[in-house]
Amino acid sequence: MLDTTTTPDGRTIGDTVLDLRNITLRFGGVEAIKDISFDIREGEIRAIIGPNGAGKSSMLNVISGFYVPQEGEVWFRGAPRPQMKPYQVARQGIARTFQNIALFEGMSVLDNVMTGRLNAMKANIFQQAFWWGKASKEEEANRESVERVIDFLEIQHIRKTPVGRLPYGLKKRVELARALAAEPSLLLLDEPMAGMNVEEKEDMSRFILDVNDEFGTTIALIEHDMGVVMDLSDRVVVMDYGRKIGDGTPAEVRSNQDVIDAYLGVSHD
Ligand SMILES: Nc1ncnc2c1ncn2[C@@H]1O[C@H](COP(=O)(O)OP(=O)(O)OP(=O)(O)O)[C@@H](O)[C@H]1O
Repeated sequence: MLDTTTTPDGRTIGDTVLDLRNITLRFGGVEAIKDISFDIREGEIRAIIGPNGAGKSSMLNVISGFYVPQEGEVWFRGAPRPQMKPYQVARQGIARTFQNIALFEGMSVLDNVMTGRLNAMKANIFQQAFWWGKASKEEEANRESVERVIDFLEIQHIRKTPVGRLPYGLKKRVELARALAAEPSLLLLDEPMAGMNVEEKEDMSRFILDVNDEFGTTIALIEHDMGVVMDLSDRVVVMDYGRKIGDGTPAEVRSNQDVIDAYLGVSHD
């Protein structure tokens, strides 16, 4: 059933893309995620917040297939997702960035962004080696997609620069570019603004909003900066000690007493 809402700024949020149902994830004796359920809907920007160690990165890793929960189900576009390897999840149109930048420092910006296309390539190694039919057409499509992203994120001027020489904020933008090159329908961002100064945060916020707006990409992000979270997100999930303690619009979450207590360090039993 189509269930759409329009946000105050005129964007449309539609059907459920991803539905996490009663997810529990354990590492030995540690329960990193305890029976958590929430959904992510088409076209929205969904934040996952919570104090350190709350289980946010673990949750993103469940969504991207890096971790397999002991209990619960991940539903993707209306069907339960069988256990999958991360590359299979990526092929379904889910891309991610990492908390600590994971780029090839010695390679140029362009080459790094090209690696985001690897999953989209269908020609086999033999065809690629001899530059036959499918491989050359694919290469053209890859170039086009990569150039579009490079233009969009305004990194043309550094396309030949080795990533290792870039300042931190630009590296984060290149990481976003690499994820976007895969043309994901769902983009997962693990602390996209961590370590950034105010200006860099403003730039990154603008790019995230533009990606969502222009490409219609659904975005789930983990972020510690509350100002950023409240400005960017349509809905926010709040985690604390592996549990979900809040879920709703930024205004709802801000006035939720459990959330206020968690951020003030009041203990829960
Ligand atoms: N690979 C792992 N092995 C063992 N324990 C882990 C592993 N990954 C996470 N944990 C534990 O699971 C819990 C949740 O960690 P997680 O990194 O998901 O939290 P987080 O909310 O992302 O924290 P932060 O904001 O500090 O990044 C913590 O107690 C952590 O020590």
